[in-house]
Order: sequence, then C-alpha cells, then structure tokens
Amino acid sequence: MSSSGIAALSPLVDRVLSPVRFVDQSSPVQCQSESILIFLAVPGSSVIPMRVLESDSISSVKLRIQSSKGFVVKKQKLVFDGRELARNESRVRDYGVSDGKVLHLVIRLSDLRLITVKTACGKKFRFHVECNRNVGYIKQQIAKKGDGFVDLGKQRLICNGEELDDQLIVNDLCKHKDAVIHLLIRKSAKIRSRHVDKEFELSVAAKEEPVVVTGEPPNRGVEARTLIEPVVANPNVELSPGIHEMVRSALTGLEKGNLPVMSAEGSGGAYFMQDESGLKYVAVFKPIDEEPMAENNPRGLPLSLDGEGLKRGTRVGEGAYREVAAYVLDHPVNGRRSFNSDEIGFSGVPPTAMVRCVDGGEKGFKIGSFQKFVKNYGSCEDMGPRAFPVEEVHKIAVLDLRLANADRHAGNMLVCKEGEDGRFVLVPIDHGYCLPENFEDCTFEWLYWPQARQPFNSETMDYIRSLDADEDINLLKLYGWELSLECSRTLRISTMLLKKGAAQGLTPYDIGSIMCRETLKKESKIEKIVREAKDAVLPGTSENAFLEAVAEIMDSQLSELTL
Ligand SMILES: Nc1ncnc2c1ncn2[C@@H]1O[C@H](COP(=O)(O)OP(=O)(O)OP(=O)(O)O)[C@@H](O)[C@H]1O
Repeated sequence: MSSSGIAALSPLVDRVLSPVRFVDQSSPVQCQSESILIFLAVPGSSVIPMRVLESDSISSVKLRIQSSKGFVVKKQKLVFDGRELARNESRVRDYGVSDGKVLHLVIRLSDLRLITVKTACGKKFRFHVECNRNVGYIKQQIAKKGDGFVDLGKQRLICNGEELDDQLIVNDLCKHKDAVIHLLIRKSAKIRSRHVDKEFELSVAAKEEPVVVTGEPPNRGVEARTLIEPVVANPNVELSPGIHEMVRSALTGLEKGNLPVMSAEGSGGAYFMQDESGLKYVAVFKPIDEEPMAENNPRGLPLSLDGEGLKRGTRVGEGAYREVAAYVLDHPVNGRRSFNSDEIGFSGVPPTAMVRCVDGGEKGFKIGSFQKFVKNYGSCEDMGPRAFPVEEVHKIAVLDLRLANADRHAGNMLVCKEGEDGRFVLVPIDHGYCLPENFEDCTFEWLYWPQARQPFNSETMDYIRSLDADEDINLLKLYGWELSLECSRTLRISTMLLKKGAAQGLTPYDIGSIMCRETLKKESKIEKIVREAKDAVLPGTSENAFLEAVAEIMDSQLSELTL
C-alpha cells in the first residue's frame, strides 16, 4: 500500500481526497456542478475533507476511503444526520448529503494507533498508523512529518537490545505488556514510546532512557471495580440456569481481575467478559449508554438529536431490550421459550439477558444486554455464502422476517463448525435494531444468497405455522418490555406476512423482497400494503380492524404475486 494509505489525520490535511472518474465529455458542466466537498469525521482525529459527486454511490465513496486511507470497505460504517448509509448501491444525494456536510466514519477501533512524536526542542506532531503497518513505515512517517529533521536512514528502533527489523508489524510491537522500545536517531537522540489507551506515543529525547510500551487493547467505559447482576423487571421471571452460570462466570472473572475487553468491531460499545482463567470469553456486554448515538458512545458517533437510533423506527437506548427480545422470541422447535429453560431456539440466538454492571463511572453502574459469547471462525463477512447449508440460512431468514430486522449485515452472522464433518452453523447476533416501528430500513444480507431462493423445508414450515404474534407480545410483557403500539404492529404484520407467504409456497427471497425496499427511496411492498390499509380504515378504527384491513390487502397482493 502506498504511504498515502494511512489516516494522516493531522490538522493540516495534506490534500483533499478527490474523485477519480471517467468524465463524460458531453456533460462536463453537469459533472462539475454535482461535485461537493464533504468532511469525514474519524474518532480521535481531525476531519478529512473529501470531494465527491452527489451521484456517487456509497460503495464508491467507501472504496475511495479504502484506497486513500487504507480502511477496508467492509469495516467502514458511514453515518450522516443520525442515519447509517447502509445501502451501498444508493447515491450520496439519496441520503441528503450535500456540500459542506460532515459524515462520521466508524472503523475498527483497534486498527489505529495514534503516534505522537515530540522533539527535544518541543516540536510536536501526530499521525495515525494502522496496526498492520511495519516499523519501516513508522520511520517513513517520522521522516515525512518531521520536515526531514529525522533522516530516514538515521533512525534505529531498538527493543530488548535488538534492532527492530523494518518489516516488524506495529501490532507485534504492542503485543507484550511492558515491552521496552528505544527509538534512536543518530547517536544521541531517542524516541520514547508509550501506549496510552488507543494511543501509541513516541517522544524524541536527547538522551537514551528505557520506556514502557503497553500492548493492551483499548479499554473504555467498564472499569476494574465492575460487578454484575441480572436485571429482571418482573419478579416472577426466573432466569435459566445457563444465564445464571454465564453471569456467575463473568463475575468470578472480574473478581480475579480479568477486565472486560472492548471489541474492536461494531458501532457501539461491546465488551468481552472473561472467565476466571482469563483464557476464555464468556459473554458480550453492550451497555445502553454506549449504543450508537447514545451519550457515552465510544466510537465517536454524535448524540441523536431526536432520540431516533441509527436505523429508522428505533430509539437510542432500546437496543439492549431488542437484543433480549430476539432471544426471548426465538422459541425452541418444540414449544415456546420458557423462563427457566436453556433450550436453544429455532434460529439459534445466543442466550441473552439484561444485566446491571457496577462500574467506576459517574453513575456507578451500567445497564445493558449480556449475551453468551459464541466461539466462532469469523462472520459471513469473511467468506462467500455458497458453503452454508440451506437450513442454516433459512433459520436466520425466519428470525429476520419475523422481527423485521433492520441490521442483518454479513458481520452479524457468526460462522461456527459442528460435528466431526465440521458442518457450518450460522449464529445470528446483534439484534439491537429488530422490531422497529416501521419497515423502512429492513435489509437482509441473505436475500442475495442462492439459499434464499430455495423453498422452506417441512420442519421450518411447522415452526412458521406455530408462530403467534399476540403470544409473543405477551411474553415480552412478562419479561418487562411492553412493546409500543407501532412495534407490536410491526411484529404482527411481519409474522402475518411470513405465515401467509410461506403457506403460499413463497421462498425467503420472495417474502424478504416484499419486506425490503429495492432502493432507498422506493417504498417496499409491505410499506405499500400498510399505507393502503391506513387509507382504507376510518380514523379511530381499532387495531384489530386495522390489521384485518392489512390482511385483506396482503392476501390480494400475495395471490397476484403467486399467479
Ligand atoms: N455473542 C457473541 N459471540 C461472539 N462474538 C460476539 C457476540 N456478539 C458480538 N460479538 C462480536 O462483537 C462485535 C461487536 O458486536 P456487535 O456487532 O453486536 O456490536 P454493534 O456495535 O451492535 O455492531 P454493529 O455496528 O454491527 O451494529 C461483533 O463484530 C462480534 O465480532
């Protein structure tokens, strides 16, 4: 990768990222007038100006960020005006992005190290490097950023008495806690390096002294004094032994001093809780106050102005409830989810509960979802979908269709292996945006997979037939979450669509295509059905009568479709 591949996020930005394209000679004026200057805000650094065309697709903008800044497209999340620019094929202007606007870029936290170089005479400059850069690259940056005062050829980096090879990776430098690194320039100067939170600090000093580099991953929010307990709104709900065991194990881990480790991925705070041995993760804790656009979000996302979450029809601070709801509603094949059973659900959502975690912060505690950690081989983002068994894809499709999930991207399906033949098993995670108030942002990664075009098998059909949205709403109420009218309407309509569609022999693809918008601006078939039903009933009509109107319109649309 070229040297421009780093996030050189100094206040003096080297150059504006400008669009590279084949210009249509016949309409140069139009092309120019579309060009706008936007700014990328990246946590912990100054903004990056970027020139784009309003007609650029989101994927092409991400590609340009990748080629000039090095952040892999798959790991980027762009947020504008409180909304994730989730549809890669949509255009910049579709999301209302115009000249001078700021886009927030969320990337993997652990991928960056902020390097601060201080000279003996007080000169200071900073730059970022990614963990996968090597020592030679750091030297280049020091030479470049230091206005040539540190000649490339005269830099030497020493660790444990041995000169570091230029090929050594930054991540390996920070691997061992308390590693001591000397960076020598000519004979007399040296650079002191220190790993502070996610920063990796180097300071050039006149005489040599050993300094400490810690290789700790960034860790924020949850601190050493943390203790955990389940939160149950209804005293009659007895949590299952498996959930108690998960909490107990994380608690023992904390008591032993095994602190939560912040995940590098995701747009909210997610912490891996360790067991007593410190060798195993047992759970993932996602505090409410660190959700995207919540007050303590650690990924640099701004506060939501109107309380709406990153996806339309969701609320900031409700993500943890939705996570728990997805588990509670994931009924086992042979019956309903019951409080004190650990039976795995049809779709395999890992056991999830609400917990309260005492911490050293201002409030003294954090509340959030607590989900069993699932050992995995990566996510569906890391491999093509062809190898996944059809029923594995269908079980996730059923869950997403029932819950109108607005965040089923490939990174939210973990890939595991089972049995002696190493059969692939998919585990759905991250349900903070399920059961939205409307269908606007529903997107399903699996929709484009070949398995989605296969019919449901008989076991899945039986399961779908057994679903009952009213029962589900009552179950959630028992757990302490009374769904709003809008969210319960979503659950009722999506369950209705799944049941009716499956009964008519439609595939997950067919049903998913009714639920998801084809493009950002074009309403989906389900939205159209809901709109027509609203138009058809009189104001003040009961919810049941409204749902009957939805059912009637849905029936006629489905029969048109099957014809
Ligand atoms: N139950 C789990 N078992 C194992 N790993 C998990 C689990 N839940 C989450 N993770 C890991 O933690 C990371 C962050 O979690 P998650 O995706 O739920 O966070 P998020 O902030 O909601 O992300 P997103 O930006 O996708 O909405 C995931 O990428 C995944 O690697």
